[in-house]
Parts: sequence; structure tokens; C-alpha cells
Amino acid sequence: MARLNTADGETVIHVEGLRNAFGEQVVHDGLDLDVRRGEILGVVGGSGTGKSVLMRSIIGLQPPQAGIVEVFGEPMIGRDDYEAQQVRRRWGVLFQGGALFSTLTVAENVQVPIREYYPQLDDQLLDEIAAYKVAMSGLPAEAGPKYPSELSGGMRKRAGLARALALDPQLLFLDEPTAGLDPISAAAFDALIRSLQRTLGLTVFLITHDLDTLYAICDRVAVLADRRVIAVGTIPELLALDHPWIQEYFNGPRGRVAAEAAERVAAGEAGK
Ligand SMILES: Nc1ncnc2c1ncn2[C@@H]1O[C@H](COP(=O)(O)OP(=O)(O)OP(=O)(O)O)[C@@H](O)[C@H]1O
Repeated sequence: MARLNTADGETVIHVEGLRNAFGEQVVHDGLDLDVRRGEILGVVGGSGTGKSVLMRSIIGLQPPQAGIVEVFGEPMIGRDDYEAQQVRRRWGVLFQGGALFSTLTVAENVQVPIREYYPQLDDQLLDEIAAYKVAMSGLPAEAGPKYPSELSGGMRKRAGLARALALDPQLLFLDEPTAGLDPISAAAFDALIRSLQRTLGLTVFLITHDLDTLYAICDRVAVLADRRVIAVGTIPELLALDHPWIQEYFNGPRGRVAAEAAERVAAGEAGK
């Protein structure tokens, strides 16, 4: 697996002492996490451990009860709308399922954030930018005028990615991007994310249950359990920890298959 030397990298996302609760249910308590510039950070944890809530807290959709959230060194909690919007334009989000507007075509979906931030742009330029983002996401040009309902699941993910890339973000949030894709489409999507991250110098916050994705493209992995991030590191670093969930996750049958597949890919690349 390729690794970036991020030991001295800047921190793009800083979360400290985060607390989120819904009524009696405490989802996060004292959660700390740093995401470094230029890395793909995988976020894993059992169902309901609060991965999506964490992402929503960072992007401002779920105000936490306590804690610090900073993105690009800017505090995100308690900012006025205008200030928060200036930071928001620097990231893109791919929600689970794509969250596309069903009444808009793919190209129109991509244009939504551009129109919000650059209302002065004319339609021809908007069409050109949308076509460029559609191509960047690996969709054929014919996908631009189609509605989400006319696309396959994998194409919808790519359309969601095209919209996430609309404003040339420096940071990308991806919530289970390969969920529901067949293994070949999932591997192709992983490769696209890796390629975009390298080409554009993106930092990526990636929630996933997909072990193949973790091995294939994540520089580090953060593990959520017990209402906080219990460990963050490379997969070999995590494997060295004596934690039952981590051991079961990476050393269980699925984890071993994913590790063997990653080793075969690495051996193949070394032999080229
Ligand atoms: N708006 C909300 N109101 C009440 N409870 C919520 C809300 N959002 C999330 N929760 C609860 O918070 C907990 C964490 O949810 P979250 O979706 O973050 O989990 P997750 O780790 O992403 O799970 P999965 O892997 O299954 O997607 C769950 O128990 C969920 O029911």
C-alpha cells in the first residue's frame, strides 16, 4: 500500500473533546481526532458507533454538545453563517447514497454548489465546468443530461463525486462510497479516489466498512469504539494493538482475505 510521509504534515481537521448525545444516548464523549494534510484517513467502527454523526459534526450539520472542531485551522462551532460558508466552500461531501436531487440532471446537480457560490457565471460556463467534473469522475459525457434514476448505483456515486468536486475542494468527505457496489465497481471507485487525491493533492476523510478500500487506499485508519477514537494509525500499527474489536476486524476471515488481496496487488506492482 502506498503511504505518504505525513509525519510533519499540517493538520487539516482537528477534533477535540467532542460530545454528541441524542436524549439519553451518548454517541461521542471526549472524542479526539486529527486528520493530516494530503492523507486518506479511513474511519471505521461497528454500526452505530457514530461515524456519520462525527462527519456531520465536522461539516456543521450536527452541532455537538461540547468540544472543538477546527477545519483548515478555522473553528467551526459558533461561527456566523457567512464565515462558516467561506470554510465550507473548501470541501466537498459525498453522502451515503449520493444525495442527488432527483428532479435535476447530473450536470444540473453538479452546478448547484457552483451557482450558490458564483451566481454571476453564465450558463455556458456552468455547462463547461459541469462537463469537466463529470469527466473527472469517470462518467461518460452522455451521463450529464441524465437524471439520477436513469443511472446505475456506481454511476450515481460518481455523479455525487462530481458534485463534491464542483468547487475544486481541498478536502473531501466520503461516507461509505463503495457501499452497495459490486467488488469490481468498488475497486474502480477506490482507484478513482486515490488517483484524484494524488492529482489534486486532496485530503480525504473516508467512512467505510469496506476492508478492501482500507487496504487499497487509506494512509491511516481511525477506529471508533466506546464513544471515541480508540486508535488511529496505519493498518500494521493497528494490528500491533491488543484490542479485541481491532483484532477481530482486521484478523477475522474478511480481514485476512482483504490483506491477502492487498499483498497480491502489491506483489504484482513490484513485479512490473
Ligand atoms: N438525528 C438523530 N437523532 C437521534 N439519533 C441519532 C441521530 N443521528 C444519529 N443517531 C444515532 O446515533 C448513533 C450513531 O449513528 P451513526 O449514523 O453516526 O452511526 P454509524 O457509525 O455511521 O453507523 P453505520 O455504520 O451503521 O452507518 C446511532 O445509534 C443513531 O441511531
